[in-house]
Amino acid sequence: MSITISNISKSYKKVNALTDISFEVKEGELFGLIGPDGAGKTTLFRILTTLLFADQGDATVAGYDVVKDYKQIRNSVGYMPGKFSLYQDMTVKENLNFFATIFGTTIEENYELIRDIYVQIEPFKKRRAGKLSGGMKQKLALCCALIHKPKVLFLDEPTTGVDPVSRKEFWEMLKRLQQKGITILVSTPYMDEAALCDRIAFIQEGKILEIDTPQAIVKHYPKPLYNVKANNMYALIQGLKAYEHHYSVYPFGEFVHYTDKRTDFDSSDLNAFLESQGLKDITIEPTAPTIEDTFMELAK
Ligand SMILES: Nc1ncnc2c1ncn2[C@@H]1O[C@H](COP(=O)(O)OP(=O)(O)OP(=O)(O)O)[C@@H](O)[C@H]1O
Repeated sequence: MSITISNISKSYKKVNALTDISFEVKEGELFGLIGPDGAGKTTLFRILTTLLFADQGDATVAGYDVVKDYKQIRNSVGYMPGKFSLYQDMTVKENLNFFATIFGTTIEENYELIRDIYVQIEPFKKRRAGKLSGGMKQKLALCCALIHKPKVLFLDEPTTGVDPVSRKEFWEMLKRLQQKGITILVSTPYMDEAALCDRIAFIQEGKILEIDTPQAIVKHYPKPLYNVKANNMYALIQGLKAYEHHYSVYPFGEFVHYTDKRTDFDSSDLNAFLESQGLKDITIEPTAPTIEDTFMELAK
């Protein structure tokens, strides 16, 4: 195992940031920690990277204990914190050199590992980090986290605030790093990114709701799910919520996702009810649940 987490709890005065968290990440796995703001993701990252002590429980990273072996862990892991962590007044090249130096290495020594990513920011190597775009900052931060050839990479919300094209590129880079044998624990609030991980853990209010592969997680969705559409989205949501048999109702792109309390759901009855509410152009079609639907259901 690359990461083991056993019964970890942590509170900040009255806030229980993590409650009895346990899971393991296998060597070479791309593991996603998925949850909303305040779920406890950053707290867990800080414990695993030895920057914070847990109140209870044990954890190991790359075979080292996060309390006793903190020095070995700091040499074996790369950490890209959620907030931009680089020196804004230093250039791209200076930042990278700086991180290489503190780990007693050089850019040249580990160039192979960062080459794919570095070539994309190299044209801006004389630019100060503070003047880079969000996507470029993120690539530089990733290079800095990789410069000492870590065995395990911790990425805390690496794509928050990054445009969709750069997000896609970033995940392609993660897949390539994984192929080089690096274990990756990545957190994200974006459900579409969850589907790209080998396994995911849903986390909410400091508790793990479920851990599995993205494919298995969607199979656990408990009810038939429907895409409902009509001429007025707001009135449609109100109408569905007024229907006595509704179980869940929430907007999902151009549709409303709907589940019914009954096992013998009859779409013509719902259609007639919505028409009686003044809605027009109504369509009700079965649809496959996504990771987001499963999270919404578990988070209820
Ligand atoms: N230093 C602190 N003092 C008090 N409460 C804190 C502190 N750090 C975090 N918390 C609280 O602990 C809980 C978990 O926070 P954490 O930052 O770990 O969550 P997160 O999932 O990373 O969310 P975010 O993306 O918003 O950072 C939240 O309720 C947060 O307000």
